[in-house]
Amino acid sequence: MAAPLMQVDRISKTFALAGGRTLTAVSDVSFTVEKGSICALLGPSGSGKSTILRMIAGLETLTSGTIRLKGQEIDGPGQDRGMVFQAYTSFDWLSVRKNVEFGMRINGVPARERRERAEHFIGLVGLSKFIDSYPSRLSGGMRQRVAIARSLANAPEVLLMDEPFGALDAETRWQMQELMIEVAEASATTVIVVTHDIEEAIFLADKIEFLSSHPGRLREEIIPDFKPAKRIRNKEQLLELDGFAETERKIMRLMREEGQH
Ligand SMILES: Nc1ncnc2c1ncn2[C@@H]1O[C@H](COP(=O)(O)OP(=O)(O)OP(=O)(O)O)[C@@H](O)[C@H]1O
Repeated sequence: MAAPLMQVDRISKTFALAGGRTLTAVSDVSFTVEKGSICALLGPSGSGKSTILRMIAGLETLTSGTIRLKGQEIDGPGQDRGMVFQAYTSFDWLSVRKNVEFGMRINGVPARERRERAEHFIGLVGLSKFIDSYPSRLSGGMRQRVAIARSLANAPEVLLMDEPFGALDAETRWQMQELMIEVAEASATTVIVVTHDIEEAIFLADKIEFLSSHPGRLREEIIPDFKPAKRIRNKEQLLELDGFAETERKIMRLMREEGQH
C-alpha cells in the first residue's frame, strides 16, 4: 500500500502561560491522512482540534512529535498546505477573480495561467456569475466559497479547514457541505477539516479522529464505513443509510462522556 500523504506522529503541544504555568492542549496524538481523502478532527470545545490544524499548517510549533507531508517533516508554513478559516478572509477591495488570483500572483504564476486557474476554481465553487463582483456584496456562504477557490487555486497538497462553515446559517451550511464533497471529488483534493458538528463530520469524512478534552488526546478513530465507496452528494441520502444513526449515536456518547470530564 502507498505511504499516506500525511503522517502525524505522536505530536504534543504545551503552551507557556503567564506566571510560569503551562497548559497541555494536545498530548501524544498520531494519525495518518491518505491522499485524496477527507479527514475530520472532531471533539468537544478545547480538545485541541484547532491547535493540531495550526501545527499541521506550520503556524504553531510542536512541543514534541513530528508531522510529515509526503515524507518531509513540516517546519513552518508552506504553499503545499492551503488554509480556510471560519471567518471570511477575502480581500473586500478586490474582485472575486482578483481574490482567487492573489496567491498565484504572489507565487509568480504567469498571468494567463492565473486567469485560467482562477476561472476554473471559481466555476467549481459555483461563482462564475459573480467573478467580477466584490466580496462585500456577497453572502457569507458565497464569500466562504471564494476562500475555498482561492486556496485550491494554489494547488495545495492538502486543504486545511478550521470550522469553515461554523459561521453560516443551517441551510447554507449543508449546501456548503455538499459543495465540499463535489469540490473534493472534482479536484481530488486531500482535506483535513476541524469541526464539532457530528453530522458534518460523518457526512464529509472518510476518517474521523475523535479527540478527548483537556488535554486533547486521540480518543478514537472512527471510519464511517457504512458509506458507499463513491461519496454521496446529497445529505438526505446519508441520513437514510443503514449505519448512520448508529455512528451518530456512538459519537454523541463519546461527546457526552468527554463533556462530563
Ligand atoms: N496560543 C495559546 N496560548 C495558550 N493556550 C492556548 C493557545 N491556543 C490554544 N490554547 C488552549 O489550548 C486548548 C485547546 O484549544 P483549541 O482551540 O485547539 O481547541 P479546539 O478543540 O479547537 O476548541 P474549539 O472547538 O472551542 O475551537 C484550549 O484550552 C485553549 O485555551
